[in-house]
Amino acid sequence: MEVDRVQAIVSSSLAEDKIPAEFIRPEDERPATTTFHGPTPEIPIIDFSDPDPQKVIRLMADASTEWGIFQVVNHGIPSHLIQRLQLVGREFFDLPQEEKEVYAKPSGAPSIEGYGSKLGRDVNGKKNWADYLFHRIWPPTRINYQFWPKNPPSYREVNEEYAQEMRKIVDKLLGWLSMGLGLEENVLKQGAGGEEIEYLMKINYYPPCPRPDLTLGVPSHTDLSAMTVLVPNQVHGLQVFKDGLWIDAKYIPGALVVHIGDQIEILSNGKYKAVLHRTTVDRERTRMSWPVFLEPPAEYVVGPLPQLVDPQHPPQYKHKKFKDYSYCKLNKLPQ
Ligand SMILES: O=C(O)CCC(=O)C(=O)O
Ligand SMILES: [Fe+2]
Repeated sequence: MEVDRVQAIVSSSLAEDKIPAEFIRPEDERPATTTFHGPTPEIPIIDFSDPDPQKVIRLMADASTEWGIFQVVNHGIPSHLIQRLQLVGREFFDLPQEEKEVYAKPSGAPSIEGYGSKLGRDVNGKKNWADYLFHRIWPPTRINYQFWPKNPPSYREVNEEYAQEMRKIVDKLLGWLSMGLGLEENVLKQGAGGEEIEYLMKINYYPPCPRPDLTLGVPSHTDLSAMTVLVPNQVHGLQVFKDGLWIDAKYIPGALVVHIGDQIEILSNGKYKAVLHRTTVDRERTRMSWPVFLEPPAEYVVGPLPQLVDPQHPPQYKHKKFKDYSYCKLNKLPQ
């Protein structure tokens, strides 16, 4: 096998309390030394069943300004659909290794779709304690079904259903976030690509780790996307950076975790903040998460919305094609 999947490393050769050196983070990144334990404010929780839409809009805008992340409860996506999504994802990762490799991300391909273990080594050359599967789920013209597992057989149907639910909730979220900026409902969605917005499903698979104090599932980052809508399993691990501290996100069964990504930060001219976050792993249990990244099409130009720019509020960001922004970010070049 060309690449060592973390799942395969774990199931073969790990001693009781040892992990390979390439997973060991420097001291200043380790969860054991950097996680804040103590009373901290909690990530805002937004209740979509609240009868007062103006209040919901204000709470979402405040959360996006102060945190760049919030959790949504009573969002209307049927819980049995979320459970089925999680089941088919787990079933895929439970397949024999060679069956998963059929979907491996082609090496050297510019595309990010497929089964893989790392998007690229980061600056200090450390590996993530995670494997993943990545594929588009919307729009239909952009879907590459070769990256959708054929096994379990219901994988496709469940993901197609989930894509439809995502479209509804994303329209609602973007509409209200737009109104929270004092703009018409459709402005933010248009700014991020309108009907061309691409929905990318990622499944993160974080196997149990004998030394969760030394490593990270995903190191600290903001999402490249406009917005990310995620459901985790019950194993906690998401942390967000707030006022100089790394704090744990609370697991709320059935909630959607909404991350503001770079493109909304840019469109809002910095009013909404892309959240800095990372994930830790667990000693005994497998953590999984299902983020859906909402991305503008490659050629789409994103920049501060003209309605939010005036002499008192000069543009904080350049206008850029999404593909150029991604290229700079992934290659750690200045924007
Ligand atoms: O697993 C999580 O909760 C977050 C994963 C994440 O940040 C990512 O895949 O971009
Ligand atoms: Fe992320």
